[in-house]
Amino acid sequence: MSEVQKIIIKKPDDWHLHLRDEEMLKGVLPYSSKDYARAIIMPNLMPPLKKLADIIEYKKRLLSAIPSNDNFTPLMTTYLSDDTDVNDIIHGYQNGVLKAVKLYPAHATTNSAHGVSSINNVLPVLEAMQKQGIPLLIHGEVTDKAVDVFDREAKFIDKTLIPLMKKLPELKIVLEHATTKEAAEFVMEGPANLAATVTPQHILLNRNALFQGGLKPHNYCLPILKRDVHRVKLMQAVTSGCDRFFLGTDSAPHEKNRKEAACGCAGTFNAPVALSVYAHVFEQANALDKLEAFTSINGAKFYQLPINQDTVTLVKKKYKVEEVIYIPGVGDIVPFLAGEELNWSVE
Ligand SMILES: NC(=O)N[C@@H](CC(=O)O)C(=O)O
Ligand SMILES: [Zn+2]
Ligand SMILES: [Zn+2]
Repeated sequence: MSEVQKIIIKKPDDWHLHLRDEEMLKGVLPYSSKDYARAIIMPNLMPPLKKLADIIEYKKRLLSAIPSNDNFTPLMTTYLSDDTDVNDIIHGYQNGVLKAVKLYPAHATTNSAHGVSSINNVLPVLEAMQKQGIPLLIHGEVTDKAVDVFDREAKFIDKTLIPLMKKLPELKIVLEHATTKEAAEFVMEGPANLAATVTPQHILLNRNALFQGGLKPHNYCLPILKRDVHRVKLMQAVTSGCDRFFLGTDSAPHEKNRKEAACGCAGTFNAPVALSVYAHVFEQANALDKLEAFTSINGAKFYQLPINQDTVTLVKKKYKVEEVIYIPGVGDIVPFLAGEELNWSVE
């Protein structure tokens, strides 16, 4: 069989994206609006987006940062905390402003200090969400310092997710940025109301990439990269035909100096390369025929949104990733796979 040189797919959506605010937002948003029709926007700003009024204002700033030739719809989320007002959420969902609610266990990741300290504190909110059909998006890692950082996702499934699903079996849940075989298997075998997003880095790399030839801060994100067995299992899951896995880049820009530091930030700015990387790994897995479902169909179905009519064309044409991207008012950002050659280009 001759090698595929070109694929045309329905325009993808990014179901997990950090766009930040102000100058950073203006600098990074065009990398997403170029390749994606819609994105679920994460609410972990400083301070976090908890009030409907603030989310409406933030959405306006997002809309005004979209280049005039791009068609891009930000889908807004709110940051769940111990003091969340359930009426605000229901109101926001019913009038179409909110698409989902994000749960960060307190201190699990970047800007999560105001997250939920115990699921029990938010159970009434989650019950109301179950009733309304509002999706709960989860950063699924336990925060117990005694738990090895590589085990925190698997532990979260046992200690928090399974009990939660027993209490609220109808709650729509997305396990964000799944990174382990435990997560892949749990979602694959799970019910129709449980899904997962998968990032490009977690299906391209294993944890060796953190240490290859020296410490590599630009491959540091949370949940942290895992052993290769996990990457392989995730790859099998996303190409298995299970329609509850979908694209979520978790593109999370941080300024270069804050990554290359004694205490470096977690997060990978992968928006400029994500589609190319997904195409590459699906090709490696002989599963290019499954790419479109993952990038452009499964997520829309889960969120009960229409499938995009526009298309994007991916061509097998090598290009070199920029070493650094300068963002006025912010400084340099090092994109994921900076300086490396990729095989697929977005036309
Ligand atoms: N993934 C990351 O490593 N970082 C994200 C937060 C998150 O998604 O957990 C960020 O906001 O920088
Ligand atoms: Zn996260
Ligand atoms: Zn994220």
